Amino acid sequence: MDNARSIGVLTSGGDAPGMNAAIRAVVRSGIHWGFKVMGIRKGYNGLINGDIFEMSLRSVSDIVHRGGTVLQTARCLPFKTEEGIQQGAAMARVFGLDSLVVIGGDGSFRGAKDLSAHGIKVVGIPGTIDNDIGCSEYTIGYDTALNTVQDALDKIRDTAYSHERCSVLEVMGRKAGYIALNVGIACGAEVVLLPEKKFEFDKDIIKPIIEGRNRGKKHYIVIVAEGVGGAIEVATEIEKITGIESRATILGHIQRGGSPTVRDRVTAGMMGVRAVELLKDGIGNRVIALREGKVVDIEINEALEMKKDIDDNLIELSKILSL
Ligand SMILES: Nc1ncnc2c1ncn2[C@@H]1O[C@H](COP(=O)(O)OP(=O)(O)O)[C@@H](O)[C@H]1O
Ligand SMILES: O=P(O)(O)OC[C@H]1O[C@](O)(COP(=O)(O)O)[C@@H](O)[C@@H]1O
Ligand SMILES: [Mg+2]
Repeated sequence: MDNARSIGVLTSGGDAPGMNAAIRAVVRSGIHWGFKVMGIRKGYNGLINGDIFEMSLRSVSDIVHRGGTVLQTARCLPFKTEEGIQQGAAMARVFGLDSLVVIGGDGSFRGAKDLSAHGIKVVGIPGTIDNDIGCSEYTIGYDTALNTVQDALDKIRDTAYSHERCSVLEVMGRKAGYIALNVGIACGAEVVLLPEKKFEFDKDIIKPIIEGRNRGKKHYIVIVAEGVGGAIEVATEIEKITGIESRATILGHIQRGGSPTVRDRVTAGMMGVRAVELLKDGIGNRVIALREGKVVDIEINEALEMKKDIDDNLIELSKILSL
């Protein structure tokens, strides 16, 4: 085994269900392999401030089923500067941390990469509800968020049906439309607006609604991804043009909370253990990813360069299924 004996673990960026399961996996596998595991509170803020404490096997009891992150999280602006990175690296040395597991999104991995230039072995674990990490087919939290949105939209459908309305739902995802598209398919949305695809209001929103009405539909669901935005304006415009009573809902932070699904817990477990195994073998500066359904690891610079596209076949499928 390499002489890296202390692992730091932190969560950064938006919280995501399953982050706790990932923390638990890092702590338990780390201790299993003989490491001292140090928890860092509130993302890179805690690293800079030295808000760091030793974690035990029991400190991660009773968290596998909880949403949020027991380590708490933050968006740490100073960490985007070289000065902030140097402060973080200096504090890591104070606590004897030569390796760090960062559970977060693409932004968090950029911070980790900068830290690696100061001799700290970093490993990233993808944790964000947005599923927007280019190197990985899947990010921890995405499945739970999908199920939360599905549940909310099923409820909205009940009232849209009863009033014969058009319901417009805005869902999270930052610049990515994965949540919007997949929930659109799962819940039978007539229209899904994605930031990845240009659309025309008349052709891509009004026409499918009117054609649907002519085929006998009595209520309609339109999903607007956060990266498109403007759900309230979209609803107002639909009502004005079609005369169909329309209501907008912006789902908000309910999408980030809740008990993680089986998929998120199991993925978090596998990724957390893989991260520690790498460090045990003296390997750092990697991002854990899911590719072709398997947990793999990728060099961090390469990982940050990778892009993934929204699946055009799924977009086509969503249109056919909502005929
Ligand atoms: N380019 C960057 N360089 C260094 N650190 C960064 C960079 N981008 C983001 N970070 C750090 O990671 C944190 C989380 O990033 P953010 O993009 O908000 O979330 P996520 O990691 O979930 O995508 C930021 O607040 C900052 O501390
Ligand atoms: O916590 P805030 O500032 O409301 O951030 C909202 C953003 O965070 C997310 O919920 C998660 O994004 P990250 O995982 O990149 O932090 C996005 O979907 C949304 O755009
Ligand atoms: Mg992100």
